[in-house]
Amino acid sequence: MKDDTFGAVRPEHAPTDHPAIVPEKVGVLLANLGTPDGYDYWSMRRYLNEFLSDQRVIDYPKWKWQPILQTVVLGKRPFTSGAAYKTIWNEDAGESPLMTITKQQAAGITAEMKARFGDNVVVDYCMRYGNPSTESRLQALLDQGCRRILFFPLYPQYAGATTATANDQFFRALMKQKWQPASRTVPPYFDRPDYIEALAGSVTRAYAALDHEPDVLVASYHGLPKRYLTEEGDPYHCQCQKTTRLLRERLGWDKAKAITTFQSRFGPEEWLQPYTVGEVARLAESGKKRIAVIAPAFSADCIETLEEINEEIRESFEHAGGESFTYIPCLNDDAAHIAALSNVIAENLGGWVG
Ligand SMILES: C=CC1=C(C)c2cc3[nH]c(cc4nc(cc5[nH]c(cc1n2)c(C)c5CCC(=O)O)C(CCC(=O)O)=C4C)c(C)c3C=C
Ligand SMILES: [Fe+2]
Ligand SMILES: [Fe+2]
Repeated sequence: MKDDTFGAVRPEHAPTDHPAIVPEKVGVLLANLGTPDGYDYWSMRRYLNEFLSDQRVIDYPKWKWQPILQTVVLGKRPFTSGAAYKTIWNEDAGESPLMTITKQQAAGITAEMKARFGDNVVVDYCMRYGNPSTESRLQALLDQGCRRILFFPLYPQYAGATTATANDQFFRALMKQKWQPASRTVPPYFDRPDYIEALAGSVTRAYAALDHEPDVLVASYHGLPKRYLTEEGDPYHCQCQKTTRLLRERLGWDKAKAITTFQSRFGPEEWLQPYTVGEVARLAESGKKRIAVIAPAFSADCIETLEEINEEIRESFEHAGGESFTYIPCLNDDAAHIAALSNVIAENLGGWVG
């Protein structure tokens, strides 16, 4: 008998050139977008290059886009984005908030899976771009004997630029395996009552801490080129609208009290409208002087929420005469969020666990 770290066993009579047998487990691989290893020029450039070379994200033909990306975009953006990351960096841990929060979520979900299913389910996390790579964490799960793997892109609303490209990367990693595990991917969860309930809880808590209730809740989602919706059938826009509607209905509010907007426009094309940055200024000019902003498309706080919403978009509102701007943090490792994500996982493990 031979034992290794994960309990791999080769019985005495088994041929030594056969694969060792590890007790079978089920793996859950959480996936988020990815983040740079540092905010210096080269870390930023490596990360942005991988991200912005993905044709699921920017779908221009390579011959047209790559020369622009490698010169104009990557000549400048690593500096400007690096400066923005510096303002939010978790210096103690030496990593970005997205990484810190993803680790906390993985720890919370691990504890929840252990409580529900014992030691049979192994939870890990990976990133679509940068580290830890999807391929390396898939390999780690396989090494621990996971012969069934549930891949979970942590995006409530489906978009080709997020969910699909995360899945693509998982499938590419599977393509390299001789002995593939049985695999499933998790569908979007934008309309699940437990996710909506977790969002509603975070709004209620934030409002309870204020002296005056905000006039409007702005639900700001990451944007996409409008063409992805109107010409290519991406369902993201509709799923975002539905999340806001369900949240508003759960809170018992009328239509004017919660609106949907889109942020983070990139490049010259038209993106999904209305743009958050302009909409908050319009709200202030029309007398809505107190607003709160929530970002339901982000499962974890990141550069787009902590810097773009809480700094740039706040500034646009205040510059237009707004008086009170409340940023409501993402669900992160909030207990209701961990419970909702664990429910999603448990449902998608149906038939794989007792
Ligand atoms: C250029 C096109 C981009 C598309 C399309 C896009 C879609 C998209 N992105 C997220 C979630 C995140 N994006 C994040 C950062 C980020 N996004 C883009 C560009 C596009 N995103 C860039 C260039 C960057 C890097 C920062 C910058 O230079 O501005 C992040 C944060 C990562 C972090 O480290 O904090 C997230 C999360 C969604 C949900 C989405 C479409 C639905
Ligand atoms: Fe993005
Ligand atoms: Fe729509």
